[in-house]
Amino acid sequence: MGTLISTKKNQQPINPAHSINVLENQTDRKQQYLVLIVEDDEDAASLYQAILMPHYQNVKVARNGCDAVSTLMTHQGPAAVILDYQLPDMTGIDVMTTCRDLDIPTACLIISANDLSAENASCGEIVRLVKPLGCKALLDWTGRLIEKLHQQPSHSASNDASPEALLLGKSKVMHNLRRQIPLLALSSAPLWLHGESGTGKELAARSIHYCSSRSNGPFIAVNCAAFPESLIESMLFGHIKGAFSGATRDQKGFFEAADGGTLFLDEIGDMPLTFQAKLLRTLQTGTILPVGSTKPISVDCRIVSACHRDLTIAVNQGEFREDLYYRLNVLSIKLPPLRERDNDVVIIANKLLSNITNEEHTLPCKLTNSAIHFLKEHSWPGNVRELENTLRRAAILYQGVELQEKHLISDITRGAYHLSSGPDIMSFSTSGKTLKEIEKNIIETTISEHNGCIETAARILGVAPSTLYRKRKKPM
Ligand SMILES: Nc1ncnc2c1ncn2[C@@H]1O[C@H](COP(=O)(O)OP(=O)(O)OP(=O)(O)O)[C@@H](O)[C@H]1O
Repeated sequence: MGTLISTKKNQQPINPAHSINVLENQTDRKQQYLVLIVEDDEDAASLYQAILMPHYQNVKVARNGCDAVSTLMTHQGPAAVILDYQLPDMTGIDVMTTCRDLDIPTACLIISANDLSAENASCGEIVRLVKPLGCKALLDWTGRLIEKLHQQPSHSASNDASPEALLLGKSKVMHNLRRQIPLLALSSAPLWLHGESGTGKELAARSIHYCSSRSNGPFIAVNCAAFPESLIESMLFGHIKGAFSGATRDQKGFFEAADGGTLFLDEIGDMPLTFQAKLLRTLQTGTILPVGSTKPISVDCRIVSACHRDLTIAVNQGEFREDLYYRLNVLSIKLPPLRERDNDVVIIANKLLSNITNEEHTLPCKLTNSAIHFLKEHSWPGNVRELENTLRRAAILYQGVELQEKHLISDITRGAYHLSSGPDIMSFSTSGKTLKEIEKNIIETTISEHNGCIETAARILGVAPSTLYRKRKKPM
């Protein structure tokens, strides 16, 4: 038995044998994280793999962006990702942004021989390095990414996925919603979640999954708006080797990855019409057809879908198939907007604030009366997500112990009052322009009016940030 050493007064005594175990466990855990090399140059990829394999237990290679995203989605755990900037089907930044939009826990590094300091890589790091990387540089950078992953608090967060633990709030509507969740979990029929952006649709989907008999299977959330039209079929159904240039091996899609579990299709209203017919067929037959294949594969996953806008409008405008809408909408629940949930905003804010100060390692802080007054008065058009972002921003920038109203006011919370003034579309001429050009102009004007902040622009235009990323990428 190891000696017990007491270091400081009031501290728990430390057992050295135990602390060695903890250290060993941490080292083991670090070695087990997925390290994904995304590189289309075969020689460079093999070299990196050979260097990393003696140090990490799970090293994989993806040869293009589509492969990389599928690998990360199906892995379902934290991953250190080393990306080449220029990939055959997209850029490293596209992969990084997609991972962020899909909430895949990653630490990313993009390597480029060119100076890309002007690129916006808010969710990772871009370094200027000459390829192929040497042994020391590769190990150092990978070590840094792994350390970053290890510091991310979400991986050590509690596993309690009960409706009570996930969906906070004491209002009657939330109480009713939590009561319905175990009942909805008894069925495998398609479930439709509707409600404004940020009301907790994905959280509700997760909670239903964990209450169901599928809870030991995977829960896969896919943001349909995050993929270009040309990739969505292969991302969802997978593809076979040689199906298109860059398809160097068979690749499973999200349907197969979710087999035995739940597939959450978010922002389904953004799914291209051409693909909607194929999705309808899958719902009717329970099979998928990977791109390039003629052999249908049976899949067993519960489909939960959601969209922040009213899909009946899209159906009336011919943008969404009516038959698919009814197939997806067998069961449905509505997530109410935060402003209709009595005093929940304060209850949720207190809980979120304590999580945020833990995650950000800032001083524990509490809400003053002026802050509570602001929380109750604000209309929260971005719902709980806006509340969470507002509190995180305040906790990081303020670093004090008492949050007041002034700390909560920002471009985003102010955005609600700006709605009526919105982007000044009359300041540019629309004559002779196509609808697409006018839309692009509105998007770019709103983004530049808000100092390049895509989240704020998305909030003001009433769409998800991923929709703006996608629309900006689309050629005219
Ligand atoms: N009742 C709640 N209690 C605690 N946190 C919540 C609640 N509802 C939502 N959240 C948090 O708010 C954020 C947004 O939730 P979620 O992604 O589930 O919303 P959504 O409706 O799916 O949004 P979108 O339509 O934009 O995809 C998440 O961080 C989630 O954890």
